[in-house]
Amino acid sequence: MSGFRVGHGFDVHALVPDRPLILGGVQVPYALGLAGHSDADVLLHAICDALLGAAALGDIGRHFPDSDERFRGADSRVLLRHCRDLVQALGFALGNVDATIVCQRPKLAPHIPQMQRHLAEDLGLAADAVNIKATTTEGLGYAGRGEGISAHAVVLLYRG
Ligand SMILES: Nc1ccn([C@@H]2O[C@H](COP(=O)(O)O)[C@@H](O)[C@H]2O)c(=O)n1
Ligand SMILES: C[C@@]1(CO)OP(=O)(O)OP(=O)(O)OC[C@H]1O
Repeated sequence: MSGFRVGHGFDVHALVPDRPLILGGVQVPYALGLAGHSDADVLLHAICDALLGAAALGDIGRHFPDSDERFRGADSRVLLRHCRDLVQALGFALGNVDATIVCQRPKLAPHIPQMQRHLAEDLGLAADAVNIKATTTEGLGYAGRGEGISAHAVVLLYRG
C-alpha cells in the first residue's frame, strides 16, 4: 500500500446580516456574513474536513462540537492548525491543498492571494502547494440566490 492519502471536505454556511464575512482567514467586505457557531469560515472548515478525512480522523464536528462553548466565535485558523497537528502526529506530511469556494457574490478574486498566504503559513506548505478557486453557480440554487456560500477541498497527505 502506498503512503499517499487523499481527503475531501465540503461545508456550507448561510449568509446573514450582522456577521463578518471571513473566508480563508480574510475579512471580505460585504453587507452579509456567514452564520455559525465559530467564525463560520466555510473554506477553512472544508479544508479541516479534508485533512481529517485523509487521516481517517472523522470530521470537524467530532473534534470541535458546536455544543462546546470553547468554540463559540472560534478563529477557524486555530481549528485548522489543530487539524494539521493531529495529522502530523500520525506521521503524515502535507502534500498540497486545492479548494473551491462556491459564491455568487461578492467577487473573491482580489482576496484569494491573502487566503493562500494564510493557508501556506498555517499548514507549513510552499506557496505553490496551495490553490484556492472561486466560482459562481451562474445564479442557480442557494448559492446563486446569495443565500449561502459553500466550499469544497481536497488535500494530499503522505508518509515520508
Ligand atoms: N465569488 C466569485 C466567483 C467567481 N470569481 C471569479 O470569476 C471567475 C468566473 O466565475 P464563473 O462562476 O462565472 O465561472 C472565476 O473563475 C473566479 O476567478 C470570483 O472572483 N468571485
Ligand atoms: C466549527 C463549529 C464549532 O464551532 O461550528 P460552526 O462554525 O457552526 O461550523 P460547522 O461547519 O457547522 O461545524 C463545525 C462546528 O462544530
